[in-house]
Amino acid sequence: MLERQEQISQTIVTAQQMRDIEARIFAAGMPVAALMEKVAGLIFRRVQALYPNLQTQSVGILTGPGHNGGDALVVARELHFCGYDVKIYSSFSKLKELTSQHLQYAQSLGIPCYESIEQLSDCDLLIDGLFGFGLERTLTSAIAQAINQINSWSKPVVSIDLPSGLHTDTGEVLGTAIRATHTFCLGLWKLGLLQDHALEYVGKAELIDFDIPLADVQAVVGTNRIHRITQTTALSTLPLPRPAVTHKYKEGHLLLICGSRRYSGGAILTGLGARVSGVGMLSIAVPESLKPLLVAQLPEALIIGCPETQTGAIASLQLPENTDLSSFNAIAIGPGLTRDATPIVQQVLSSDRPLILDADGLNILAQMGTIPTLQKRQAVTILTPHAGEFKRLFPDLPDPMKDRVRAVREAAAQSGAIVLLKGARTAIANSQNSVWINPESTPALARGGSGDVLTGLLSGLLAQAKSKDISVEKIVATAAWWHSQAAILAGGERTELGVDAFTLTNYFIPVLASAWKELN
Ligand SMILES: NC(=O)C1=CN([C@@H]2O[C@H](COP(=O)(O)OP(=O)(O)OC[C@H]3O[C@@H](n4cnc5c(N)ncnc54)[C@H](O)[C@@H]3O)[C@@H](O)[C@H]2O)[C@H](O)CC1
Ligand SMILES: [K+]
Repeated sequence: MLERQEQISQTIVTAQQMRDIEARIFAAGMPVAALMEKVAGLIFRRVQALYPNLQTQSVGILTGPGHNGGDALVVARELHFCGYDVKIYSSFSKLKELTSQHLQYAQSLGIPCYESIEQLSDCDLLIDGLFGFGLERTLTSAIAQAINQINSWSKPVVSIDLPSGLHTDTGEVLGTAIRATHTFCLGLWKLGLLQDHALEYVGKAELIDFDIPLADVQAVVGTNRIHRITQTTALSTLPLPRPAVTHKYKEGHLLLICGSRRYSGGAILTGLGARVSGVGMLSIAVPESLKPLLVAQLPEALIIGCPETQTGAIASLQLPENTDLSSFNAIAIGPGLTRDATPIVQQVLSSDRPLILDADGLNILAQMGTIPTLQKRQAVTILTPHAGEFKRLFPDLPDPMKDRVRAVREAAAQSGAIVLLKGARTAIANSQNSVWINPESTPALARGGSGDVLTGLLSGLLAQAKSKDISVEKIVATAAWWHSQAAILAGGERTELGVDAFTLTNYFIPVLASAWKELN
């Protein structure tokens, strides 16, 4: 059983789930005011730690009508008692009772309170307590203008729970939103903070744990859990364990079907990704004309030269004698394939092999009709689309750009496949409504070939999963984590412009080795 902190850090909740968890805590007897004091006290101490020399500076407290505002007012009071120069902005007439009491007390202490945001323009730090997970609708023009004004000042802003203006679940900007320097997420990670389009508003996010009992989390979240992929998750899988006595075929046999005369590089990068996974045997089927290229790059792999179409795509799978698709523990198809290899995609889709489809494999599947085609398959199927491929695969589903988690969940439920929707915060779903989000990545990955490497890595791990009794979902989540962590390490050494796909493949083992050393 994971220790508490790890379970908390792996949990992601919606606004409704947070409300339900809070309701349980209050129903159990915790007074709301006491919780607010506890939470705001934790926020106050983090602000002091992050901004130690604030004594000489002034702090602007942005307060909203709800308990987010209440939290901020408690912080204001404590900063004031510590001698900080504090100013309050409050422009709402109807406040929740507790918030109103805190405002009244702050004013009784002589803390200046202003209705106009201009009065805080000389503050050195702003604390955003306008809205938290209670934000329900697009912001009115008055508050929206104030937020735009604040953003124009480009001052450090610490947002409580969420940057005000972000939708708690979708991360959507409801009119406008605070661009935070730091976001202190309260209690449990809110889903909206892990949606791609929220990232430019969230700044550096951290969780402020205020001892929510795990029983309350479990009671509300139960099996409908959204998992945040952590290093602990990944390192419980990597490096894949090996028995003392083993041989190369026991460590997985992977078949990659990729490449064309037009796109030969994709086949190499996919092969290099597979190499990193540690898979025991790697076979790569490419058009005959690419064979020398692949042999040069991957001497350890069995390169299968296949007959080509006029356009240089794979015309048919020429597997070695006594070999057929059932000889492989997993098959990946797609990178660099072009759409002229449709018959090959149809062939592997009708096999019983665990299958990963990427790139043109996805485009061909989309043309065949994703859902009816996949519903015929019993074996494990993993799709690794980016947003554009996702829209082609699932044209009738919600727009992945609006709510990625909802989109990927519905895609997995309707297709029966595991869907990995690539992005700044890659989201993974299986057909049993479980979701995993990779909370950390880097724009360094936004370049051709990164996806090919992921396909190779993922399929290489998948080929080993069964013999090591590791769940497919864990393999997929771990591959996403490893891929982004390697890119983060590479970007740290070479800047975000220095992580081409080939270079990326050199950082998987170092990042794993250092994480592993840190853990042991
Ligand atoms: N368990 C926790 O996470 C804790 C949460 N706390 C803090 O409380 C807020 C949630 O408080 P709540 O009062 O529910 O809502 P907000 O403070 O987020 O404010 C919403 C408030 O404003 C009204 N409102 C909604 N949309 C709009 C709008 N577009 N324009 C104007 N007003 C709007 C709505 O009616 C609400 O009253 C949470 O984020 C934490 O900061 C606890 O204090 C500690 C534990
Ligand atoms: K906020």
